[in-house]
Amino acid sequence: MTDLKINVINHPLIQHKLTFIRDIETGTKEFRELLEEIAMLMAYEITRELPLEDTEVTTPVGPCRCKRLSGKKIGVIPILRAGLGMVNGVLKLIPAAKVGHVGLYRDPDTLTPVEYYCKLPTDVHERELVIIDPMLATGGSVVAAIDLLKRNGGKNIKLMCLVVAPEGVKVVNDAHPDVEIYTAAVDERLNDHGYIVPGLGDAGDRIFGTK
Ligand SMILES: O=P(O)(O)OC[C@H]1O[C@H](OP(=O)(O)OP(=O)(O)O)[C@H](O)[C@@H]1O
Ligand SMILES: O=c1cc[nH]c(=O)[nH]1
Ligand SMILES: [Mg+2]
Repeated sequence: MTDLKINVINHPLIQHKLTFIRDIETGTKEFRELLEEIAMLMAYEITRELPLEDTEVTTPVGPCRCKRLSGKKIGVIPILRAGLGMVNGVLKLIPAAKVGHVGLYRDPDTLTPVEYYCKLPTDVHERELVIIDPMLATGGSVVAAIDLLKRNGGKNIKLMCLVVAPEGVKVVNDAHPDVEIYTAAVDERLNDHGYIVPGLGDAGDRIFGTK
C-alpha cells in the first residue's frame, strides 16, 4: 500500500522502547511503564504545532519577555481498554487536558467494534481532540470512535497509535481524511484473526494482565 497518509515518529527513544514492548518476554509491569513513556514521547512530538503567545515574567535578575501556550483546549480520548495505558503519559505533558472515555471492544468473530461506554467533556466541540489507542488493526474501532466524536460535535481530531496495520490506516484515511494519524510503526499486515503482524499481541491483555 503506497498512498497511506500517516506520520511515523522515528525518534530513537521511541523506537528503542517499542522494541522492548513488542518482546513476548516483557511482563505486564514493564509493558505498562514502557507504554506510558512512549505515549509521553509521542505527545511531545504531536504537540509541536501548538500556538504560543507572548508573555512576560520577572526572573531573579529582571524582566523577561517569553512565550506560553495560547490556551488551546485539548481533549484526550482513550479507547477502552487499551487506550487507558497511554493516558498518564500524555497527561504528564498536557496536565490541563480533559479526558473523554470511549468504550469499544472488537467482537472476536466478526472483528467489528461494539460500543459499551461513552463519557465526553461537555465542551468537546471546542477542544482539539487526540484519540489514543495502542493498536490500529482493521480500523473499525477507530472509525467508530471518530464517528462518535463527530456526532457529539468534535471537529479537530488527531489519532495517536503505537502500532498500525496498513489495512487499518487505509480504512481510517478513506472514512475520515481530515484526521491526522501519528504512529511509532507501520507494520506488515493483519493475520487471519485480525492481529497485527508482527505487532505486539493483544495490547489490552498485556497491559492489564488478562489472559
Ligand atoms: O482496528 P481494530 O480491528 O478495530 O482493532 C483495534 C482495537 O482492538 C483492541 O481493542 P480490543 O477490542 O482488544 O479491546 P480491549 O482494549 O478491551 O482489549 C485495540 O486496543 C483497538 O481498540
Ligand atoms: O494486533 C492487535 C490487533 C487488535 N488489537 C490488539 O490488541 N492487537
Ligand atoms: Mg484487547
